[in-house]
Amino acid sequence: MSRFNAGGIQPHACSGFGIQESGLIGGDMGRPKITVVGAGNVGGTTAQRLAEKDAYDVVLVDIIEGVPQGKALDISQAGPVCGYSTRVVGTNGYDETAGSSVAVITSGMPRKPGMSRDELLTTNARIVKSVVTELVSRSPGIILILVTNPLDAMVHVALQVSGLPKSRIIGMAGVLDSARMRTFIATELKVPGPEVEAMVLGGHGDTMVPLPRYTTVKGRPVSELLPKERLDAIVKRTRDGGAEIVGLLKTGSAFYAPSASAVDMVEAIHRDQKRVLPCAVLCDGEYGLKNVVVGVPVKIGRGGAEQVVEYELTAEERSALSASAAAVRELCTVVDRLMA
Ligand SMILES: NC(=O)c1ccc[n+]([C@@H]2O[C@H](COP(=O)([O-])OP(=O)(O)OC[C@H]3O[C@@H](n4cnc5c(N)ncnc54)[C@H](O)[C@@H]3O)[C@@H](O)[C@H]2O)c1
Ligand SMILES: O=C(O)C[C@H](O)C(=O)O
Repeated sequence: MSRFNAGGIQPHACSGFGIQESGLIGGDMGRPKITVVGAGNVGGTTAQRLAEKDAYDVVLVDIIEGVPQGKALDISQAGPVCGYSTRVVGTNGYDETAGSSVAVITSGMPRKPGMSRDELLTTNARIVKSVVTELVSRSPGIILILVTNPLDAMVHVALQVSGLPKSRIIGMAGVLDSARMRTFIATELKVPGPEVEAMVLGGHGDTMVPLPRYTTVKGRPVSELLPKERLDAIVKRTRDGGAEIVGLLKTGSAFYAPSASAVDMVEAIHRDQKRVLPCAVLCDGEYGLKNVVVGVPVKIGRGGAEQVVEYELTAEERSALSASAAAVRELCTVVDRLMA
């Protein structure tokens, strides 16, 4: 399991995040109810991984008739073999989602080879807007984990339409991007992936900001273990990590690591782990960024995004993060016009 505890590096400041307890409401068996919207590659796999935890009730929603129902039944029927008794419900509506503590939103188009994530903006903004409205009307205490791309702009849409506090709207991207960087380093150094800590900040796009300075193997800075040109190549491969998989798959995009990352965030919330994970949240002055959604280190617990944790950044790192935030801001201006 990933543990972004900064490998012994102390954050120099934390800012409060206006936590409001979500209540973490129980489902029918007294287990927390987690809704997954979108029963495609990421959503279906997320529902499966959640079911395997044997700790939640899972509701899987999609607009295609039969698909969420069929996948829910299939996942349920794996239970006796795998040793879980999770109740999994598939539906084309939202009534079953009432009382959800967390929803993972994966509904929307994936990109095709040659496309950027930003090209999904118009279609996916409409989908996310309607999904968030349906969810929040039935589960006012909900915490939303956004997965749909373009990720940071979709978090912005959810903030605009939901009326929820910013602590309860969190984008999944940094855990995935960091997991990719960890994997590349582990492969290069022939060490187990879980022994590598990494931190990737910024928007989930071409401007993302992998931070080699905060990347360690069993506490040792990776810069002591790899020559600069190898590290530069890994940083580039991390930035292009999503496109690499889109190019290989030909149809659709990554879903095993994305679903694992989303479930890691659900677990951090439900187990009140207070782990520091890179997540896309609305910044309010942290890192000098005001009123923009971008990937930053966030303490995740029962209250959702409980605190943005400020690591010391060099001038170069800070300027890369600002540039990434500026790119997100530009996209959000477009989406605001679309939704006006
Ligand atoms: N944030 C990340 O790091 C990350 C990682 C992987 C994928 N993604 C994004 O997640 C999204 C889903 O990817 P996927 O591979 O699962 O795609 P997919 O095509 O396999 O599944 C998407 C599902 O959404 C459903 N859907 C569409 N409109 C809906 C609506 N209004 N209500 C409910 N369901 C609806 C579709 O019917 C489909 O089943 C894409 O936008 C992709 O780019 C993001
Ligand atoms: O690359 C994509 O389009 C999907 C996702 O954002 C990813 O990084 O795998």
